[in-house]
Amino acid sequence: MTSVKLPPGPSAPRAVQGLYALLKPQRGMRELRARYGDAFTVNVPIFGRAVVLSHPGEIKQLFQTSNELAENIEPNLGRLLGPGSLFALTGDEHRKQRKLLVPPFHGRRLGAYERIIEEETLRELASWPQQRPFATLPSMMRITLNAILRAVFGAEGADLERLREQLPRMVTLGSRLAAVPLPRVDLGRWSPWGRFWGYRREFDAIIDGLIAKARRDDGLDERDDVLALMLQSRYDDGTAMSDRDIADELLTLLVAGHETTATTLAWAVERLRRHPAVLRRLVEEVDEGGSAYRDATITEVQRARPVIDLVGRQVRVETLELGRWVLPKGQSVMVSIALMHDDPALFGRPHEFDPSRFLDAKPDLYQWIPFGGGTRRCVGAAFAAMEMNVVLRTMLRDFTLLPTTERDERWHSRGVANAPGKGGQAVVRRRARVTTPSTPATTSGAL
Ligand code: HEM
Repeated sequence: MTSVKLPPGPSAPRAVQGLYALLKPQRGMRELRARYGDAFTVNVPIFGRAVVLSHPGEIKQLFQTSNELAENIEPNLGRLLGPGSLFALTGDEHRKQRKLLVPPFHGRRLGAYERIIEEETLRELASWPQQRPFATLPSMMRITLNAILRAVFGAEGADLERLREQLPRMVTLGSRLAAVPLPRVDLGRWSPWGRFWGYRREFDAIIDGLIAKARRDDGLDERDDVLALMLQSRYDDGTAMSDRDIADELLTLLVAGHETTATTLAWAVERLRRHPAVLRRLVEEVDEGGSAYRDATITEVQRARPVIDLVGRQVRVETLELGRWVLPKGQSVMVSIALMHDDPALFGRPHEFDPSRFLDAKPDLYQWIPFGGGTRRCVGAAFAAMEMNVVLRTMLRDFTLLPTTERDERWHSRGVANAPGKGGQAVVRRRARVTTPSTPATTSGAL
């Protein structure tokens, strides 16, 4: 057996390293890379001893490693989202479930969701104040929540209202609990976990109603929402997804897709206001009906401000040789998205916000990794790209976003995603309506 060889790292006790990671998440990682290089080992609460990688070759190898050798790290997400969630499933079960979930998020389907997203954006923009600063993140959260509830859950009318009201409470609490270990004893229904299970029961009841309604719907096979597609899809052995798995998967799609997309959009506002030349060029392009520069800008926002810091895997075999290292069974391996995106060897002048770096060249999907990679890569990546494209297009068409010379907004962790500290603050003026040639949002973007 090859002997274990881990990258070097700090020797401070776990609690101290945990506190350091909590207080200085971004800077701390950069300091560790400066001291130890592009792979180091940390020891932090929840994950324990973890290898952090930012070496492109080693990350590519990890993403290409089969599920049998290295699997997802699943701290609490499975408990929060249910055993049928893609995040909780491993091996064949994961492969089987993912096969049913990929088609609804690709190709022709996405065009059908564009109208919903534009409607939700217009509805939200109608309430934007003019000529005074306000945080755009709450608006972006409502747009992405409503977009998923309609496009993915197929919810309308009273069901949509109930979910709109119920889900933000449950998701906010769940997002905080994702980093908290499940207590060994039941602390009752008023404890945070107790309250979470209460919300989950309410959620399940609403979803049961939606599923029952969809089953009675004579036009089910003409519907485009993901719930309708899941109900009609079949595994290779001809069986259908169970109602419980559908509920777990809907919640997974919402949790994975709502805050991540909203925080990226809030970062887009934050970046654009600080780069007036980029903003001007985007507005010109919107008025002319194009979208190539907008695609490149979204790609650059995701490079410069990846809302998820790390994706993790866990070694499942006795030892796994990965580049320079030999990792033992059970070893947690984290891919640092932020460090990779910050590497001058991969992205020249990484601290400059420059969409043109992606204008004529699509990014290498093993180096530009805001959506992770390999068998676990985000299933909603194309949906998110299309959604961000439509929201930005609508916003720039209807509003003038005023530039600012204020300092960059700082990173603020919201549990699942990192948001701009002031919520992507904007100052806007409504534009006189220009007639824009109608072009569909490109769904290819970087994907
Ligand atoms: C800008 C928006 C988004 C970002 C930055 C993002 C990022 C990510 C990341 C980093 C992962 C983990 C990948 C890995 O472990 O390699 C992931 C997984 C996932 N995402 Fe996204 N995501 C976004 C939007 C969405 C949307 C809109 C949906 C669906 C509606 C979605 C559904 C999922 C699902 C289901 C997984 C689990 C995949 C699996 O385990 O097989 N995401 N996402």
